[in-house]
Formats: sequence, structure tokens, C-alpha cells
Amino acid sequence: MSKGKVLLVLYEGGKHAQEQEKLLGCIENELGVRKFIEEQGYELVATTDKDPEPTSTVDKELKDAEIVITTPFFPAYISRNRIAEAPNLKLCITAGVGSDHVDLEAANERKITVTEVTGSNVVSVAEHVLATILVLIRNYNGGHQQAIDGEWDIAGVAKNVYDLEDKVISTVGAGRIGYRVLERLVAFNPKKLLYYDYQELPTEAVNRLNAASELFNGRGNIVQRVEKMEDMLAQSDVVTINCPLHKDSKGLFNKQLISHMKNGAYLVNTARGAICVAEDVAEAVRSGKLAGYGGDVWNKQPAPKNHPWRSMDNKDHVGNAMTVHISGTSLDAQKRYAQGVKNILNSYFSKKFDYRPQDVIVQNGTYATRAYGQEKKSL
Ligand SMILES: NC(=O)C1=CN([C@@H]2O[C@H](COP(=O)(O)OP(=O)(O)OC[C@H]3O[C@@H](n4cnc5c(N)ncnc54)[C@H](O)[C@@H]3O)[C@@H](O)[C@H]2O)C=CC1
Repeated sequence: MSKGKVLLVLYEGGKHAQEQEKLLGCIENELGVRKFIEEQGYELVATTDKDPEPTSTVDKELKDAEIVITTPFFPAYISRNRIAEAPNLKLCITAGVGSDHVDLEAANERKITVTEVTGSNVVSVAEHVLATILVLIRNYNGGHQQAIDGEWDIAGVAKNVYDLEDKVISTVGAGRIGYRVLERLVAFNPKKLLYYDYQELPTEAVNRLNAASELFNGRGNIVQRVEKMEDMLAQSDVVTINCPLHKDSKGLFNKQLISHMKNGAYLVNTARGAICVAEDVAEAVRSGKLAGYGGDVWNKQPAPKNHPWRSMDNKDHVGNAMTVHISGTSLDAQKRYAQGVKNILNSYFSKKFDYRPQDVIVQNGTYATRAYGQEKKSL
């Protein structure tokens, strides 16, 4: 019987892979799973060659791969066409969180299991959200640029510097990351913390945030769920997006929705680039409608050199806080999701299929989570 094949698609580490052995998420270090996979009698094929369909190495190897491991940081799109050309495919594993690069409907039709390492990088992302908000509202880039350019124009920087304290901050999506963002924001004494999510936060989770704000800031009752997105946006100084990419959230933040935001608000997106319409966001920053946009996710990754978010800025050149897709791949997160991938592989190889319930996105032809759209029913 021929060996089963595991296909692993990761980004290139180059010299960094030698310099930093903790960089498990790059192709050279292969999440540290090669020995384990080969001990199970499987073949491991690792590649960075994921585009274009249908002539890439990914396409060639999918023809007989049983398992495919991909990562959101360098997404190999497991499209409907690729699934159709992968007759042996049984399991997709996301090394990280967010499996929108897999066509979940097509996976369900084939009863392919799609898993991810839920929670492995939610703190990492929440910290990056806070950092991005602060870079923007503190006009950090403006001050730093002056410092390294030998300038000293205080007014030129201060005119775009605000405190986060006493502001209204909202999250689109109050799941594992969205909630951790709200937790961390309490320390900044916000006026209100709003969320928009078709899944309501448990009462105890809301009470916990309000109690913390009462304890630290002397003001409780700051958390509110807003039923209508536009109402939330109209009162928010800062909006952070923390929902998955699916058919209802794709292109959600377009010119029309952005028009409901406060003039001079900040928008932070560490969820998925395609939740925002790239050119509409760039135009909102250029026009000053948005005081700034920041995040680490792009609608195409790697982002082309001429992507509008690489050059967009406002008249004071302080409206852009973009980074490449790194928030969920800190070295701490890589250690967690590499271990999580190994645990999922073990559940598969052992034929127990005893995956952690929270790691399963789709299985046996149905959704195992409600996070990918309101109408999705849990198992
Ligand atoms: N930048 C990065 O490195 C990372 C990005 N992510 C992204 O963040 C997303 C969220 O991650 P988690 O919080 O762990 O997921 P989660 O599943 O715990 O929470 C997502 C929440 O969004 C809600 N939601 C779904 N569609 C919505 C919509 N249209 N409007 C409002 N809320 C909606 C769901 O009901 C759920 O409560 C992931 O799907 C992924 O795309 C996750 C990890 C790393």
C-alpha cells in the first residue's frame, strides 16, 4: 500500500530560519513535524510554491495528498477546483487561526474535515490590535520619523496626537480575539466599549469587563452590544475588526459603510484584509474621512508592491499603521500552533479523530462553529 502523503505549505524563512530556530512556521523548520509524520509511515512534502493555480507544486502534490497543512500568513488557497483535483484529501489543517482560505462549502460536500489551532494566537493578535491603535492615535510614526530625521517640530506631531482614554472603542466580532481586545482596552479607561456580533457575549463575560473598569477606572457599565452596525460606527472613535472572512463579511467595510463612521475615526483590521475594500479604505485615509487605518492582513498575501495600503496616507503622513501579516505569528504563537498541528495530526493518525471541539471548523459535511456566518448551525 502506498504511503499517505502530507502536503505542507509555509513561507520561506531563508537566513532567518538559521538565525532563529524558534521560527517554526517557515518552510525550513516545517513546524517541527517532519520526524513525527514520517514515523507514522507518511510522506511529507513541504513547499512554498502555491501559485498560480493549476500549475503550482501545491496543485501537483494535491493530486494524491491525504492531508494538507497551510497557514494564513502565506495562504495556499484550497479552492473548490483544487479540492476537486484532490481525490484523497481527507483533512485540512490551518497552522494558526482562520480557515477562510479553504473553500468550506466544497470541503463539506466532500466531507473533508477542516481544522485550525483555535486560540493559539488570539493574545498575540489582541496585543497587535492595541499596538496598532496606539501607533495611530498617538501619532507614533510621526513622532518617530521626526526623531530619526533630526527634526523637532512638536506642533507638527502633536496636532495629530490624542489620548485613548475617554474614547469610544468598538469591535466588529467579540469572539476570542475581540473579547481579549476589550479586556486589554479596559486599562485605558475608555468611555465605552461597544461590540457588534450576532453571537451575544455571555453575561459573565460582560460583567467581568464592567467590574474591571469599575475597579480600575471608577466607571462600570461601559460594555454595550449594538444591534445595528451603523449605529455603533457613528459613535466610535476607534473601530477594530475581529471577525472571520466569509460571504457576509467579505467587502463589509466599503465606501458606504465607512461613510457611517465618525469623521476622523481610526479603523484597525487584523482579521482578514478582504473584509475591507482596499481602495475604499485608501480613499478614506487620503480624504481624511479616516484619521488612520492599520492592520496586518491584506486581501492578497503576499501583498503586491503597488498595493494601495502600502502607500495610502493622509496629508500629514500619519494615517498608515500597516504591517505585514505578523500579528498571529509571534514566536510564542508559532510554538503553540506548531504543537497544535501535531496534536491534530496525532488525532488523525491514531484514527481516534478526537480533535479538540474548538479546533474543528467543518466535519462530516457540516459546520462545527457558528463563527463563519449567522446562518451556520453548530453540529
Ligand atoms: N492577523 C492574524 O494573524 C490573525 C487573524 N485572525 C482572524 O481573526 C478572526 C477571528 O478570530 P477569533 O476571534 O479567534 O475567532 P472566533 O471564532 O473566536 O470569533 C469570531 C467572532 O466573529 C463573529 N462574527 C462572524 N461574522 C461576523 C460579522 N459579519 N459581524 C460581526 N461579528 C461576526 C462570530 O460570531 C464570533 O463571535 C479569524 O477568523 C481570523 O480571520 C485570527 C488569528 C490570527
